[in-house]
Amino acid sequence: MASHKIKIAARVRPRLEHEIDDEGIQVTHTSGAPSCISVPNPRDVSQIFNFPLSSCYDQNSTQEDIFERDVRPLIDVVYSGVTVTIFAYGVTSSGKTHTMQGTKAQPGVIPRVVEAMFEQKASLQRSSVELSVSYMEIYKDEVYDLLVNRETAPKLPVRENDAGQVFVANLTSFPIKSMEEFDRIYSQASRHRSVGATNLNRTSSRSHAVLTLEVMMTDSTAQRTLTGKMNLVDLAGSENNKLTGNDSTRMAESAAINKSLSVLGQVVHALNQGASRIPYRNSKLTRILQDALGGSSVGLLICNIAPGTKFRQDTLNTLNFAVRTKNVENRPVINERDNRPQPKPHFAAVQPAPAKLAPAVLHAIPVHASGSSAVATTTSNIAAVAGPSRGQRPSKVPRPSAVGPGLLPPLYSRPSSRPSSRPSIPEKMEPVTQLTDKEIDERIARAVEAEVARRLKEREEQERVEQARLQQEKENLALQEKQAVENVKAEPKLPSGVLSPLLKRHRDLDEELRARLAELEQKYERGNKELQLADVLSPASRKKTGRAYVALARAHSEKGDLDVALELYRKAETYVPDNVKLRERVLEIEWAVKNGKDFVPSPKKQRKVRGKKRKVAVERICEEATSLGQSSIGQSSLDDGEDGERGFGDGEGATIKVKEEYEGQTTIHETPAKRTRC
Ligand SMILES: Nc1ncnc2c1ncn2[C@@H]1O[C@H](COP(=O)(O)OP(=O)(O)OP(=O)(O)O)[C@@H](O)[C@H]1O
Repeated sequence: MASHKIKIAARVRPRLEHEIDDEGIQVTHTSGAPSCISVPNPRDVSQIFNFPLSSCYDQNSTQEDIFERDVRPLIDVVYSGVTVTIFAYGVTSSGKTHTMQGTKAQPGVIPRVVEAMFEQKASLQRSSVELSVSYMEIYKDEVYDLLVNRETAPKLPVRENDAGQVFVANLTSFPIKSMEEFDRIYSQASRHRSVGATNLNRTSSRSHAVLTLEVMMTDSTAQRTLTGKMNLVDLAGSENNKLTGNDSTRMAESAAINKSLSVLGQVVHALNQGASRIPYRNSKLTRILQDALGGSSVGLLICNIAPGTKFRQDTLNTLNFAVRTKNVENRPVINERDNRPQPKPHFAAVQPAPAKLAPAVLHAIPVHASGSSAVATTTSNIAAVAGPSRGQRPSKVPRPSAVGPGLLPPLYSRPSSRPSSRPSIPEKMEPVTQLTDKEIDERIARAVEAEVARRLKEREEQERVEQARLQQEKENLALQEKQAVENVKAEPKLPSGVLSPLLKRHRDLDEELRARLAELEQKYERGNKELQLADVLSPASRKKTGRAYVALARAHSEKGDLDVALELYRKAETYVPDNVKLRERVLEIEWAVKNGKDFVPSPKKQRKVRGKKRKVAVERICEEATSLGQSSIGQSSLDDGEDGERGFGDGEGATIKVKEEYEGQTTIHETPAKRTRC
């Protein structure tokens, strides 16, 4: 499919009264070359920027010049069923409204287009042609209908139909039969447009205005309808608030205007970059102009330029935008509808249907647009709304909903992204067009019968399985009950009085066990305390404490007080848990206590006491001894010479002083601390 680049025209308006113009902006026409507009750099006037554009109009150009050269050729394009969008772009006060709307004396593009369309209509013999008009403005990023009372006009939503076409919902469209009728409607609607006075323009447009002329051509012989549209867009001008002297209201308007124009620039930039995402949705303006920018319409951009020196930078901005826009490619489509009666599609025989069935068949017909651009051919059924049509898009900008060009089969429509509620058909089924109504009805009857039979069988099978399951459950329950009864019967009965002694013994055991547990708990608690204490002592202190306990235990065992001795040995064990000899001693005494035997400790070996004496944990051990309730004991000597390997101590000839209290008497035991013998 042929692509169409947006055509760019630039028009310099005449100097206004009190405007300083250095005549720096020049338009040159050279035969055989594109016309060119030259603008001096505002920071260095010796530097000139040249912008070659296909159409450049100087200050002396007329409304007629522009219309005849660039606009009239597009009337044919509209009448071929294509959407055309012409938009005027430029800084505020650059002459956009003058170019598009003009005055009574100098009518602009809009009235001239309407006139030309009526002329074209009159020239068409075979077709019935209907013209209609709609008019809206985008004010502060909201859409308003200009054909209704502006005071009560609601904000209109911008929507997208199933075919991916953007449109303004609930926008009024008036049929127009004559130029006079249009003038009446248009002049009234123009009064509704938001206009305000700024320092730069007494009648500055505060909104973007979009006037759409739709022409619907029905050829009854060929049984087809072509729908062409002409969107005429008068953009609000970008504003420099320093120059406009805007108040707060104007500032808010200005911000909305500048933002939407900025998005327009971003859209153009993204299109030129071939970006995967084009930010159309970032403003209502670009959303509505989506079809004109990288879409399926033919476009003409008229860049209006103000000659005043104060606008020089804006002029450069406008022309830079023009240069970028001229690279944007559209793929225009013809909007045609086939009115021939179509075989009624049957739900059981059609391919998965689109969300909305087209009321007519769509065909691809080659069309040659007049003017500079050849219009490619494709088909689309376009909703009769003010929004631009959308069809095949430029390959540079991939979009998921693009419709394939030209070669569409009959009954083709854009596949819906929504899941179809219609039943799918078997592949082997013949196309509906080859079946008579009777055949289709027979097929349906057969299919329904088969389906009913299948469902009945399925239900019967389900019921059978359910009944079998219930029966099985019932049987299982009965079996369980029977077994329970038999178990009760089988239990042996004891003669009376047999259980009494057993129960008594059980109670005795219980008490014994409880006492034993209490004792164990006590021991555990004590042991725990000892362990905690042993944990915080240094290894040397642990040994010394252990040795002191051993000495004390030995003294008690010699006295025959084995219980206390055992307790003290056990304490000693918590400080020196790895001492094997100590462990043996504990076991020996435990055995003696348990069996009521005497314990004879091994004879102690006397050692030389040398070096200074050490005092180890005496106070604490005394407390222990007191708490154990032992009697006063005399000096206890400890034998460390029996087995150096198995004994413990630090090898020095230290002594341990142990103070004990019993029945008011205090006794101090002094024992050698080195290699304490257990
Ligand atoms: N080609 C022209 N010949 C004579 N006067 C012109 C021409 N173009 C613009 N003017 C005058 O310049 C002034 C500003 O023009 P216009 O209102 O069309 O600018 P604009 O770009 O639409 O401004 P805004 O963006 O603020 O609406 C108007 O008084 C208009 O009549």
